[in-house]
Amino acid sequence: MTKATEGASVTLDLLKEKMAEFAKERNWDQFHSPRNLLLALVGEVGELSEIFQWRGEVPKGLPGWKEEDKVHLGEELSDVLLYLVRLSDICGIDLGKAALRKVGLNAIKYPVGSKGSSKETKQQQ
Ligand SMILES: Nc1ccn([C@H]2C[C@H](O)[C@@H](COP(=O)(O)OP(=O)(O)OP(=O)(O)O)O2)c(=O)n1
Repeated sequence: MTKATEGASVTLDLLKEKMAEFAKERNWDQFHSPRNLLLALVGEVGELSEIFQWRGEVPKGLPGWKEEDKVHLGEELSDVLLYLVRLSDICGIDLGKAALRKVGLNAIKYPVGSKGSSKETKQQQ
């Protein structure tokens, strides 16, 4: 298995490099502007939503789903991730670093055992 096919060792940096290479080889850098990438990302989120649309609540692990539907789900999740990684790169944002920082901020905002006052926390109680 090559580095790119080992799912467990995939990093955001590797995906960033793969997307940059993909765009460069096709001379598509010109199209990968922040706005275009954001719209492409939102479009892929729509495609992802379509998979869940009208199914009702879906149990964790997707029991009973056809293999082809799971493969399709993986593809749409990947499109969202890839455009997000590319958008971050084009904007000069270190996504891994930013996400880790945000995890830290979330922990401060929602301390363990606390009953926060935000809408989200109320819904989880
Ligand atoms: N200008 C483009 C076009 C595509 N891609 C890459 C990123 C996504 O991972 C994937 C998106 O390809 P499509 O637009 O063909 O979308 P789908 O794969 O979802 O196909 P479809 O919309 O036909 O289901 O290809 C890209 O980087 N830049």
